[in-house]
Amino acid sequence: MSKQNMMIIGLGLIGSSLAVCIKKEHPDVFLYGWDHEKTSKIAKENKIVDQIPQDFAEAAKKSDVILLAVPIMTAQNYLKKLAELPLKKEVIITDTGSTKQKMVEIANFHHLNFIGGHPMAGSHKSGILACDEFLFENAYYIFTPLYKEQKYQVEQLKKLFLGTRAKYVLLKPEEHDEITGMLSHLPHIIASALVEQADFLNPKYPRAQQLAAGGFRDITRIASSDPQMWTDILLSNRQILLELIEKWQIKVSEISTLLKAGDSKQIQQFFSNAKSLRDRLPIDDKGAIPAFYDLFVDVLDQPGSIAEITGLLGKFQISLTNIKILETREEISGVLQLTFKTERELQAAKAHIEENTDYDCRFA
Ligand SMILES: NC(=O)c1ccc[n+]([C@@H]2O[C@H](COP(=O)([O-])OP(=O)(O)OC[C@H]3O[C@@H](n4cnc5c(N)ncnc54)[C@H](O)[C@@H]3O)[C@@H](O)[C@H]2O)c1
Ligand SMILES: O=C(O)C(=O)C[C@]1(C(=O)O)C=C[C@@H](O)C=C1
Repeated sequence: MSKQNMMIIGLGLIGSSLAVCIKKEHPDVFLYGWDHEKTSKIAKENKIVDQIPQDFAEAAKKSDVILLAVPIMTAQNYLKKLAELPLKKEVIITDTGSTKQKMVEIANFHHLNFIGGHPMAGSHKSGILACDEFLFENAYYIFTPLYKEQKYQVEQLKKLFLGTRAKYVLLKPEEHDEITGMLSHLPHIIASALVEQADFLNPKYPRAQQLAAGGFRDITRIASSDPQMWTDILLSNRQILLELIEKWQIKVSEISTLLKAGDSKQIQQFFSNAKSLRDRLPIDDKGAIPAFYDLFVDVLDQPGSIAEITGLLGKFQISLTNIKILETREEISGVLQLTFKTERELQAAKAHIEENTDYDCRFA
């Protein structure tokens, strides 16, 4: 891909991570970046983009591809702004937003050559400092073209995003919103509601928070995500989410009925059905629900060993997603469960721990 100009609007977690992936695979693509001053400065200083233009319109007019990686309502406003500019005739406009129907509708209304995009990988972290060139590795990258004639342009985008090492999927916008509504948006609502519900414990039992173990932490990690981004997601997928919340309420009241009746057989059936469905989720890719890679380390002295291992991972710049102590009795050997986001980090962590300590590592 040579001598193309591309403009990335929004250089946060997704925009900056995509910029790095694009530059890695296509050093010839000239990247304009557009964001607020502080983020733009970081992007330029770290060579994440080639130029922060003085004039938005001038850069947009010179671009062959324009990528919107800002919160959804902001992206909708940019679409309207772009529609007023004399852009290149062949320009492709795409986005990364978590919902697709409304964006496609607005782009269509303004006769923009728009192909909705959505990398199904992310984090509860946001902003340019969370930039991660491996974020999309093995994840699905969804495109939602409206017209058959856009086939060639979808192929161009696939080539452009090759450095993500993601797997591409084509969906209709409405299919996309229903699937992500169930697999991403409803879980975020539930995670945040759980955190809020648990808050009543704090005044009653001041140390309760310290007792939140793996289960609560695992299921509520995503409640730490950016509030503005999630407000936009909910409001742009309102109808689908209202239906899903209604179904969720029915599901919860079914469980409440079983509990009231003390129906152990049905309660066990409920858990065993859920277990077999969860166990069947693909684990070899991130899918809609990211896979996590666990490493189990047999250690002796707990406090000292945790510091030693986290220090070692920090030294080799390996990010931990979670750390759990599985056995904590004093002076008795215990097990640390270290969770990573990628297979690459898992393997690197194992190699460094084995090389630099006497601890044994295993994958299960
Ligand atoms: N975070 C995720 O897990 C994830 C995953 C896939 C897709 N998405 C979608 O991608 C988009 C970006 O998400 P993110 O996680 O990168 O968010 P982010 O908050 O990390 O980044 C958004 C960036 O947009 C910038 N921005 C905000 N308003 C702007 C404006 N008016 N002009 C220019 N820049 C502006 C912000 O300064 C920030 O740098 C969202 O639409 C989100 O729905 C997020
Ligand atoms: O892993 C996380 O923290 C995410 O929330 C990522 C996640 C998701 O729900 O799977 C969030 C929103 C995006 O649209 C895509 C991916």
